[in-house]
Amino acid sequence: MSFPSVLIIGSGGVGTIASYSLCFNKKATVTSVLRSSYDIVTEKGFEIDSVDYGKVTGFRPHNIAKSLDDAAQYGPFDYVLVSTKNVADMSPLVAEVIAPVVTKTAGANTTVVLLQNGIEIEDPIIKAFPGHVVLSGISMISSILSGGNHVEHSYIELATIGYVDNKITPATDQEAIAKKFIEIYSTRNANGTPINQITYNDNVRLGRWRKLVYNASFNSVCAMTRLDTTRVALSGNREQWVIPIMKEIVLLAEADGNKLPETIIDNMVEGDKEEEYYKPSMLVDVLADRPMEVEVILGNTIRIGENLGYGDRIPYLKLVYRVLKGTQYGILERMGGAFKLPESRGLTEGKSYEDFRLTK
Ligand SMILES: CC(C)(CO)C(=O)C(=O)O
Repeated sequence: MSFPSVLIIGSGGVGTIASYSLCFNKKATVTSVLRSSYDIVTEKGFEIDSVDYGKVTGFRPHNIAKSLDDAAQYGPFDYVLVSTKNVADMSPLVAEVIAPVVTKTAGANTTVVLLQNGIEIEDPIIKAFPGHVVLSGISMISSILSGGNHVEHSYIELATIGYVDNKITPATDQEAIAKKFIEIYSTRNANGTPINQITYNDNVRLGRWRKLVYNASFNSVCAMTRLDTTRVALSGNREQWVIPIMKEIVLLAEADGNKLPETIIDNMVEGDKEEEYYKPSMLVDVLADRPMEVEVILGNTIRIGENLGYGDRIPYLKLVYRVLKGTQYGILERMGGAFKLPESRGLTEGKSYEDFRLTK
């Protein structure tokens, strides 16, 4: 019997647990693309310390590929799951990265599963791959990869997945594909008790707004202050910054036709207290001088707000976006390859960073 084949692009903490879950119940053949960790994982496998699965040593997905070109030998893939960071102001974009492995075969097109942060991240994929089903996954897992093969998974793998209508495939087929994927992804122990919590979401956009309540606020304020969420609270910034940003997200979500429950802010703040000294991904990135998901978490949100005529009702969001966008420009410039500023400062007069972009 042949199992659905899944390619995982992005084997950080989130992608590695996803690959472990997909292998766990033996319902899928999993290929992971591992770039820098290829050698160590080939030799030793992953060491995983997981709230869901306990201590695991020597885990390797069915196939390990060094690059997407290398992965192609294990295709065609029924699903390409993308769990990379989504940095939309840096090249290559997600659609460009996955293009070689999103294929059409007789009667079966690769389904793209985005397990990433942000809002309106599906549109570029739907445009780039007409007729392919695009699933959108909102994950609340906390899982961090270090040392190339060690994964510290401290908050359960909890995700909701649904489709974003590609306007070509019949809706019932898109829904069926989403449910099939949830079935192969969901894990159960020997007694049949569920381990991870992967559920169907019939309103992905509402789910994305819900998650933005956390990501746009805590991630941003932690990145700006370079403090974990507990220290943000201790410094008064949870009351002064995080909660006002959360309120702006709730306002935009409602204006967008996706009203969030009244309790959402209290729930997010309370939920965060369960995690001690928690560092959201944007903080981890900025501390490592790596690009952050500024555009998909803040930029897209603000653009939605502007389009709804709410531009002047979201001052906190706009301020954190400006600060973090500035930080991001600096990070991208230091990385090299994205911007080249002229030797003479005089030549920068009246220009913006974007005028000196080398690649898009
Ligand atoms: C939910 C959370 C906080 C952890 O996965 C996250 O999305 C992030 O850190 O970006």
